[in-house]
Amino acid sequence: MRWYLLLLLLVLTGCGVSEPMEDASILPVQAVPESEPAPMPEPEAADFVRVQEYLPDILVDLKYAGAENFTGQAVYDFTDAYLRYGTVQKLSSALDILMGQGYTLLIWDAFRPTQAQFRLWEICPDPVYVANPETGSSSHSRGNTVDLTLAALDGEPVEMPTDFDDFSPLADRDYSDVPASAAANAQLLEDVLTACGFQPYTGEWWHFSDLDNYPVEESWSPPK
Ligand SMILES: C[C@@H](N)C(=O)N[C@H](C)C(=O)O
Ligand SMILES: [Zn+2]
Repeated sequence: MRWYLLLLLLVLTGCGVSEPMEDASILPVQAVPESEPAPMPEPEAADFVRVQEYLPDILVDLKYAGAENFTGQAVYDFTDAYLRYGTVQKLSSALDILMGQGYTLLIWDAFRPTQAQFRLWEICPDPVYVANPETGSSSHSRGNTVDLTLAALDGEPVEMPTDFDDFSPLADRDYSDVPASAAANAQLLEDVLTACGFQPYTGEWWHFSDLDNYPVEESWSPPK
C-alpha cells in the first residue's frame, strides 16, 4: 500500500512540477511613443537670422557675394541674406501683401559687414550712393537694412527705374523721370515697405531701413 500513499503525496504537492520561473531580463516589448523634436524658441527681435529660413518665398541674389557689382569683385564671402529677426518680421508682412498682388521680393543685399563697407567706399567715395564708414556706418551693418526689388512669382524681374547700384539721379525716389510702368512698380514697392515699418532712402529706390534701429554689428558675421 506504500505506492498508494506516495501517489497521494504527489497529487497533494502538485506532482513536483514547478511553474517556469520568469526571466527578469526579458521585458515585454512596449511601443515607444514617437517624440516630436522640441520646437525652436522664437528668436529675439535683435537676433540675426537667415532670411530664407523664415521667408522661404523670398528670393536672394546677393550682388556683393560675386563680381557682378560696381566694384567688379566679391566684397564678402557669404551668399545668404541675414537680418535682425524684428526686421524679417516686417519683411514678412510686406511679402504677404505683395504676394497677394502677384509679386515676390528679390534681395540684393542685407547685412553688410563694416569691412565690406570700407571696400565699397574705396571704389565709390560718394556719400549719396555709399555711406562713408570713416564718419559713420552704413545701416546695412546694423542688420536692419535691405536692398531689394520686386520680382514676379516665377522669379522674372519686374521693370524698375534703374538697375541695382545705378548711381545716377534716375535711381532716386523722384520717379517722374522714368517710364510710367517702372515708376508705378517702384511706387508699389515703396508704399508696401513703408506701410510695413520701413524708411525708404531718397537716393536709391532699392534701399530700405527698418524704423527700429539696432547697433552696428562688429563681431558677428554670417556663416560661409
Ligand atoms: C551701395 C548701395 N547699395 C547702398 O546700400 N548705399 C547706401 C547709401 C549705403 O551704403 O548704406
Ligand atoms: Zn542699401
